[in-house]
Amino acid sequence: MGRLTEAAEAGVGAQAARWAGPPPTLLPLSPTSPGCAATMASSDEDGTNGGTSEAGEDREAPGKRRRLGWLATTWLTFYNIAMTAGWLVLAIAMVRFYMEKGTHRGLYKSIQKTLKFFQTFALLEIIHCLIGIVPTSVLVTGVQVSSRIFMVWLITHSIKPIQNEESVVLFLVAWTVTEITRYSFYTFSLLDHLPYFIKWARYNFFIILYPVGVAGELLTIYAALPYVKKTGMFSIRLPNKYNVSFDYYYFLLITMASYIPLFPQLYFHMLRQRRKVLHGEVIVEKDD
Ligand SMILES: CCCCCCCCCCCCC/C=C/C(=O)SCCNC(=O)CCNC(=O)[C@H](O)C(C)(C)COP(=O)(O)OP(=O)(O)OC[C@H]1O[C@@H](n2cnc3c(N)ncnc32)[C@H](O)[C@@H]1OP(=O)(O)O
Repeated sequence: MGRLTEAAEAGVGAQAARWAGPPPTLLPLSPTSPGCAATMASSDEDGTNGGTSEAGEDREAPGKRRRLGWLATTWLTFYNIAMTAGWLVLAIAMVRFYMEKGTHRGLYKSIQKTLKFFQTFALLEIIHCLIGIVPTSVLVTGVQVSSRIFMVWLITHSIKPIQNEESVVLFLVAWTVTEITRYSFYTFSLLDHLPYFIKWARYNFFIILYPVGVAGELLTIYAALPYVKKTGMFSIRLPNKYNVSFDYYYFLLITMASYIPLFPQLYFHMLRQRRKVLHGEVIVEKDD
């Protein structure tokens, strides 16, 4: 499997991503250094949101906001505020539950409606990328969001015996802290009042929270395996009139294995974003 790299489509359109090609070169350019704008033109976002010139002369320094139309800005501000609020409600509900009951048993059941609503709402993030109002790669966002949707609906919602596993708490906590930080980061960025500690948290917390979240997810899928095998849920057996078979148990094994190539790509993507935003480095993509 190739490497996930950010790629800028020539001049127009939403940012693309591809699974091949040579590793990007990291250049520690200062935002104001000569060549920075041109470098970003070949390495960074494509200007869909920025109205930047073709040659990229107007491209903004790393971490600076692009210019968006009022409709996109208004929508994204609303979306990010709603999502921050949703995940905050979830965090408060989890803390309250634990303080009142002193156990994690029953926690998932008590917060599941809110979780399902806001995590499913996050599918809009793929649309945001597709229509180009955010400069993130559709592929990176797609993997991130679909793995969450999968965990919420096809694992935790569907397999009740695993809802009280400690591993569920692990990924719930990791997701919740991440999302409160991430959506408040986007909100404050859009309002042009980004406190440094939120920016710092956005690009540092993931270093721990990503592995914690992934460990929680993998342990939860692992805990689901015996039940899935025993019940044959979501599986299609032969013979049937369509002559197709599907085994959810093996699908789960393949999904778990797919974390091995996919998770490092997401993690390194975030590390690159971190270097870009916190340290002003620019990723140069060579197309040859
Ligand atoms: C069917 C089954 C499928 C199964 C598949 C299995 C395989 C799965 C393997 C991997 C599994 C991962 C599981 C994940 C678990 C967890 O989440 S654990 C908790 C920790 N998680 C994280 O830390 C998540 C980190 N991920 C992200 O932040 C994103 O999801 C991302 C897409 C991976 C990266 O974000 P990205 O957008 O690239 O970086 P940013 O720097 O934040 O944004 C870039 C620019 O885009 C702007 N932007 C993005 N979104 C918005 C928005 N909503 N509103 C406004 N602006 C937005 C952002 O401001 C940046 O703009 P500039 O500043 O102008 O550059």
